[in-house]
Amino acid sequence: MFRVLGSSGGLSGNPQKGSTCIQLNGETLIDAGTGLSSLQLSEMKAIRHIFLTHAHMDHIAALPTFVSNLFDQSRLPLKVYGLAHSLERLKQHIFNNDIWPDFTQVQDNGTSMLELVEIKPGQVIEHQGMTLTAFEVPHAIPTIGYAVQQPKVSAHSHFVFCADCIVTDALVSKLNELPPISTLMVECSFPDRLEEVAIKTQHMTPSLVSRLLEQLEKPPHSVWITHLKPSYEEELRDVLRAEPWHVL
Ligand SMILES: Nc1ncnc2c1ncn2[C@@H]1O[C@@H]2COP(=O)(O)O[C@H]2[C@H]1O
Repeated sequence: MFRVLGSSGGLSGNPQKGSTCIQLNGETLIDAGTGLSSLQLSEMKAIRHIFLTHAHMDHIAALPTFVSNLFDQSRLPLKVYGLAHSLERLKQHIFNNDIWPDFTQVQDNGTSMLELVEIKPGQVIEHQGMTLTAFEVPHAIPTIGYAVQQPKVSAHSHFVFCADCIVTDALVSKLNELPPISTLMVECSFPDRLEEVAIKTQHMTPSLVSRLLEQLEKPPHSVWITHLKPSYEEELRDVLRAEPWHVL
């Protein structure tokens, strides 16, 4: 149903392990971290839609060079969807004709290479046979997760990606409002001994992930752990081995 192209919470030192990028179908990604570079060039050229969770660098790092890869294609613009905060930051700090060309500008051929499309928390988007529900998650900057249902693939497929987040009552309530989850992808950036840093930076530790899962009324069929910070990856994997979770 989906393909994880990148799951690291940073620069992992392993070319096979880029930062956050999830492929939903041949044309659609969630986030554009360095994991995007694991696609073949022909696969990249097929991508037309990217749904962003937030504007932190490990989730957008590959976007500028990826857009310029599409330069020789005068087809429809690449659509990048995200919160107003994320899109404004992209325009202001990246696609500003300084750090990188403003590919949202209409070119001589009357098309632009990049279209920024605002989505709001709670918005439900029907997209190529999938239903994506954007939901607010607590993080250091405005961030959304996505609940993705693909009834054509399976009536029971319900993939929920919580993005970068920390456990709060609001997040638990949001997840409990959703239909039963087949795969829950949740981050775990720091070990328990660094809970203070995790709270400060609004990220999860193994204990905080457990706290979240304990409060879910309908346990997900499977739990996938993502976004391990490279400096703590080995330590985290040792601890997470004891849990019935799939660690990316
Ligand atoms: N006070 C801090 N102490 C340690 N690391 C930090 C601090 N603030 C930000 N960071 C790091 O900066 C990163 C920015 O992206 P992330 O939120 O994924 O994860 C964050 C942390 O890894």
